[in-house]
Formats: sequence, C-alpha cells, structure tokens
Amino acid sequence: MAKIFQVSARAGMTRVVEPIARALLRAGVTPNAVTVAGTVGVLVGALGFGARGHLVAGALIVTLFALTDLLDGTMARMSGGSTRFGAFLDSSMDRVADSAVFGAVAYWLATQGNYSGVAAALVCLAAGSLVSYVKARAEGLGMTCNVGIAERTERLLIIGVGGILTGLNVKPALEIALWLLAAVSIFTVGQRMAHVHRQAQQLQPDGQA
Ligand SMILES: CCCCCCCC/C=C\CCCCCCCC(=O)OC[C@H](COP(=O)(O)O[C@@H]1[C@H](O)[C@H](OP(=O)(O)O)[C@@H](O)[C@H](O)[C@H]1O)OC(=O)CCCCCCC/C=C\CCCCCCCC
Ligand SMILES: Nc1ccn([C@@H]2O[C@H](COP(=O)(O)O)[C@@H](O)[C@H]2O)c(=O)n1
Ligand SMILES: [Mg+2]
Ligand SMILES: [Mg+2]
Repeated sequence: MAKIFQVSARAGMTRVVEPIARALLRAGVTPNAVTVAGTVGVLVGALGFGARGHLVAGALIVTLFALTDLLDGTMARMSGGSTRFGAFLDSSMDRVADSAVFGAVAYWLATQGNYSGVAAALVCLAAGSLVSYVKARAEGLGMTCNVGIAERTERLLIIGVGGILTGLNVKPALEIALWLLAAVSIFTVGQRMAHVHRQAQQLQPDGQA
C-alpha cells in the first residue's frame, strides 16, 4: 500500500520534476549540488522556523526542499551520471534532514513543556533512523530491504500533517501524529528485520556455516 502510494505519487511528480531537472542541468548545476542544497533548505525550514514554533512556515519550507530529493536522482539519470557517491550522499543527507526535522519538533515541544510529545519525537527520531539503518545494513550484506509501511515519504507526510494542523491551532494534532508515527516506525523496523531474516535463511539456512 505504501509502495503503491509512493510509486503513483512519484509518477505524478515526474511531469513537474523532469523539465526542472533538464533546466538545472543546462545551467550547469550538478545532482550533488542539488542534494546538498535541498538538505540545507530542510535545515533552514526545520531549525530556523519549526524549532521556533513557526510550524506552518517550517512545514512548507521543509516540504519544498524535501521534494528536491526527487530532482537529484532524476538529474543524475538524465545525464547518464548516477554515481555510487551520489547514492551515498543522497541517503546520508536524508538522515541529516530527518534528524533536523525531528530534533526541531522535539526542541519546540520541550519549550512548550510538552514532555510526552518530546518523548514521542525522540522515539520517532530513533525508530526512523533504525528503519533506514536496517535497510542500509541489509544492502551492505548483499540483500534487499524495500519493504515497510512507514518509509521516508510516509514519515515526512505524517509529521507534516501533524505540524501544519497544530500550527493552525488544532493543538493536539502534532502529538497524536508523533505517537502514531512512533508506532508505525517501530512496526516498520520489525517488518524490515523479518524480511531480512527470511532472505538470510534462504541464503544460509540455520545450522549451515
Ligand atoms: C497538510 C499537508 C501537509 C503536508 C503537505 C505535503 C505536500 C506534499 C506534496 C506532495 C507529496 C508528494 C510525495 C512525493 C512522493 C515521492 C515518492 C518517492 O519515491 O519518494 C522517495 C524519494 C527518494 O527517496 P531516496 O531514494 O532519495 O531516499 C531513500 C530514503 O532515504 C530511504 O529511507 P527509508 O525509507 O529507508 O527510511 C533510504 O533507505 C534510501 O537509502 C534512500 O535512497 O523521495 C523522498 O524521500 C522525498 C520525500 C518527499 C516527501 C515530501 C513530503 C514532505 C511532507 C511534509 C514534510 C513536512 C515536515 C514537517 C516539518 C514540521 C515542522 C518542523
Ligand atoms: N546526487 C545524486 C543523487 C542521486 N543519485 C542517484 O539517484 C538515486 C536516487 O534517486 P532519487 O530520484 O530517489 O533521488 C541514487 O540511488 C543514485 O543512483 C545520484 O547519482 N547522485
Ligand atoms: Mg534523491
Ligand atoms: Mg534523498
């Protein structure tokens, strides 16, 4: 279900993304520059706006720059220049951006004295990082791990909706979103570990050296 959403959302974005990617390449911009600039934009939105309680502005800026994540890969593919370093940089910058988003939310909730929300944001930060780590480790061991109900796009969408609603004065929305996200992120870690366990068993059944 999450995969179907991602694939169709991505297909819908292609018409917008490709002409921008082409124009940037023509202007001499590199995919790696877009990857880094997108991350800097997310940091500004999250730390400069979200952490200070400007949740709507923060969420809109983060959304705009998070969407550039679709541009860098498209540019790399169009120029026939997908690189190992580009893939590594893209995934690493995703972790930087996600840490800033959840760190900013935790900081703002702490300034509001909402410690249950802070705890939820920290669980989201840790569990979200684990979701990505489990996949990276599995891929490093030659397996695949493209499964789970709460991949990065879903995680950002849930926190984004919660942040915007709270910014619009629906006060408990962010805390509810965070606890929901904490639960689905932990579930996703379980899904990914089970998926890797199944593959590992097929490659090397128990008892085999
Ligand atoms: C009331 C509404 C509020 C929100 C409005 C949102 C509007 C958004 C408009 C449209 C949504 C479009 C969705 C786009 C769908 C893109 C589908 C897709 O394919 O995404 C994947 C893609 C590329 O991913 P990568 O391959 O570059 O990255 C991989 C990823 O990092 C993996 O992580 P994992 O899933 O495992 O955890 C790694 O494992 C892997 O290595 C790595 O390659 O793109 C994205 O990830 C782009 C995400 C863009 C989604 C933007 C939505 C943002 C919505 C809200 C953000 C608001 C934040 C709130 C801040 C709160 C205030 C401080
Ligand atoms: N600076 C970059 C960024 C990405 N890539 C390649 O694109 C893949 C990710 O594509 P997205 O559309 O999901 O961003 C990534 O795995 C790399 O192969 C790149 O080469 N350089
Ligand atoms: Mg990308
Ligand atoms: Mg990325």
